[in-house]
Order: sequence, then structure tokens, then C-alpha cells
Amino acid sequence: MAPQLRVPALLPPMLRCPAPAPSAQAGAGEQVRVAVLGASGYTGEEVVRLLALHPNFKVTTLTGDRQAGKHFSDVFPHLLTARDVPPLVKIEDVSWDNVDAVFCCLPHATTQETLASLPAHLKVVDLSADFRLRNVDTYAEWYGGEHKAPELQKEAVYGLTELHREAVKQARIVANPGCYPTSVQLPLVPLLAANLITAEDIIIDAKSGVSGAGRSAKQNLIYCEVTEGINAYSVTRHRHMPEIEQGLSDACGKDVRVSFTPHLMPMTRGMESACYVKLADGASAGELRMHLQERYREESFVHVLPAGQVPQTHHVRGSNHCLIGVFEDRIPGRAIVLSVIDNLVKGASGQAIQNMNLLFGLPEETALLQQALFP
Ligand SMILES: NC(=O)C1=CN([C@@H]2O[C@H](COP(=O)(O)OP(=O)(O)OC[C@H]3O[C@@H](n4cnc5c(N)ncnc54)[C@H](OP(=O)(O)O)[C@@H]3O)[C@@H](O)[C@H]2O)C=CC1
Ligand SMILES: CC(=O)N[C@@H](CCC(=O)OP(=O)(O)O)C(=O)O
Repeated sequence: MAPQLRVPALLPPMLRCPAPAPSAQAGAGEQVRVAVLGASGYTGEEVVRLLALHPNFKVTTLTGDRQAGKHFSDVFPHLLTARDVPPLVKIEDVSWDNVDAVFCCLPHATTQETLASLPAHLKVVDLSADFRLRNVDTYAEWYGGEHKAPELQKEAVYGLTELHREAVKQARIVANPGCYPTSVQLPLVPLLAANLITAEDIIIDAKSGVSGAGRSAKQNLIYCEVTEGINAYSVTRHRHMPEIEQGLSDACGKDVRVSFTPHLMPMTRGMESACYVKLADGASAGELRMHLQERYREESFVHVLPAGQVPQTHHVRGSNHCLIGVFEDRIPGRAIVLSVIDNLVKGASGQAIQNMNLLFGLPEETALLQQALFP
């Protein structure tokens, strides 16, 4: 059965709140001039695809590395609007005076050096992992290299929009969360903050589509090695573990450690996190569900399903929505919380646009109210 989305979530932004003018920085009534760094990759492409329907953001600059020099429409012929966007250039050839806002879709490590060299007038949403971890030593431990821009890291605001909206509105640089951390924190942060589940014994069994690994060719990602099978990867050492633990620890004021195992699935897009949690004394799965329904009642993109409905990746494919289902475990005192997103949309480019909308005082739903592509 299809999940029942709340009707207000599907109203166009103008019916939910008055359309504000873009920020003074961009000039009231003017278009925000947007650069997408790493536009020849999957998340960069997804930003450009979604921005085709954005009334206030105009893509004026696109960068690539190996693909620099090509027309965007030659790299992504499926994007019909790409005929009107500029060709891909190298980052060093960008004229920053013509840019107000940057979506940074570069690999981690490259990102911190690039962003540290950009002019300070730019508002930035960074999709990489470089500015997500507050502690640069933790970054070095999990990402295998000293952080090259610790000052910029201090300035960055972690942008899981529904949980950090007010901080995002004030920010200049937003660290867009990882895809797995988005799918896990949306359900678990409110439950930990309300003491409905314990900080101990959290087990997360997660699955991702192959686009999560980016567009560049790798042997373990070729068709024969991915199709008709699944495999866990980075077992006990996936780099999203400290990001998840940072968010969950903040939520409850305790040092949270999680068991987290990601799996690669033979599908293009989509992510599911099955979270096995221990109920606090006296709490029930029904109470968890009701708490999440209440917490996200006014949200456009997070939907807590009625009892018994199972969230499916097919129901969020191509959309910025997150669907959550809560179930009573057969083991007394435990619950199972399921969460699905599209890794490229709510897990990356959609949430990045949601955050950029907030940076410019726009309704955060702008250009993001697409429903899922089904089947
Ligand atoms: N895919 C996903 O689901 C998610 C990805 N992310 C993060 O978003 C970022 C982008 O990911 P994704 O789009 O999947 O990656 P891709 O590999 O698909 O794209 C990477 C982009 O960066 C460019 N690039 C690579 N190296 C350099 C360099 N040294 N200098 C300048 N440009 C460079 C590439 O250019 P070219 O191809 O022309 O060489 C390409 O445009 C990463 O940090 C990733 O971890 C975050 C959440 C989810
Ligand atoms: C399937 C796959 O490989 N997924 C990627 C996660 C997505 C990603 O790009 O990670 P960030 O959000 O930290 O940038 C991985 O496991 O590394």
C-alpha cells in the first residue's frame, strides 16, 4: 500500500508561507547566481536537475575535472534544460565575482582545500564529509589525513535541516550531512532526546544503492559485481559511524556508540536504515511512533507512517522525502525503526537545496516538492 503523505506537505510553497525576497546579499528580487563544483558527478548533476524548477537560483557556473571543457549537455544528455547552462570549467578558471552561492559536490579532502581558497562573500553548501565532524582529530582518524581547513570547519554548521534549521538560517557554510547519517538521525535523534530509547545497544543495518559511491569507475561497482547480490562493506569501520555517533550523542548528552553495517544493494538509488533499539523503561513502540509523528507533524519532507506500514525505497525515489516506520520487536523491550530516503536527494542534493533555500531566506521546499518516481 502506498504511504499516505500528509496533504499540507504537497501544497506548493506559496500556499504554506508567503514567498520572501531573496536575501539582501543577492539583491531583493534578483536571481541568486549559483556555482556547482563537481557538476560532472552524480550529486552535482542532481543539483542541476532539481534547480531547473527553482525560480530564484540560476546556475551560472559548473565545474568538472576530467570533464572540464565539455558542454554539460554532452555529459548529461538527459537534462534538456542543460542546453541553457554554461559549459564545465576547471575550478581555477571560475570568476567568483559572478557567483553568490556554491554547491560543493567534490570528493572529501579536495573539498577542504578548495573551499579554503574561495572568497568569503560566498554562501556554501558542501556535500562532502569535510566539515561534518566538529573534532578535526576524529576527522583525521576516520578520513586518514589531517584537516587542512580547521578554521573553516569551526565556521561550518551541520545541516540536517529538520534538526538544525535555526542554525542553518544563520550560517554561511553548511556541512550537508551524509546519506546514512541523514536516514539514521531523522528517526533516532528525537527518540533519544525524549529519553524514549536508551543510548546503549543501538544496531543499524543499512543498505544503499550504487549511486552512493559516485560516478567514477571502480571495479567493485561494475554491473557484474553488483547485480544479483548484496554485500556488506566497511564493516566496523565505515566513516559515517563517527558522524552518526556525534549526532546521537548530542541528542542525549551521553557518549553514544553504535553498531553500524552498510550494505551495497543492486539498485541505482535509495537507502534504507533498519535501526534496532532498546526501549526506555515504560516506553512502547506505539509511543515512539506517536512521538515521531508529533515531532514531524509540520515538516514537508519527513513522514511517519501509520502502524503496520513498511517504508520502501520505491516510495521516495527521486524525491526529497524520508519515510519512517516504527515496529514493536518480538524481543520484549525493543523496537525496530525503519527509515528510507533517496541517497541522491534527501541524502545529498535535495537536502543541499533545502539548506541553500534557508541561507537565502526562501521557503525551504522551493523546487523540492516532487513526489517519488514509482515504480
Ligand atoms: N553519491 C551520493 O549518494 C552522495 C555523495 N556525497 C558526497 O558528495 C560528493 C560528491 O559525490 P558524487 O557526486 O557521488 O561523486 P562523483 O564521483 O560522481 O563526482 C565527483 C565530482 O568531483 C569532480 N572532481 C573529482 N576530483 C576532483 C579534483 N581533484 N578537482 C576538482 N574536481 C574534482 C569530478 O569531476 P570529473 O568527473 O570531471 O573528473 C566530479 O564532478 C562527495 O564528497 C560524496 O562523498 C554525499 C552524500 C551522498
Ligand atoms: C554506496 C556507497 O559507497 N556509499 C558511500 C556513502 C555515500 C557518500 O558519498 O558518503 P558521504 O555522504 O560521506 O559523502 C560510502 O559508503 O562511502
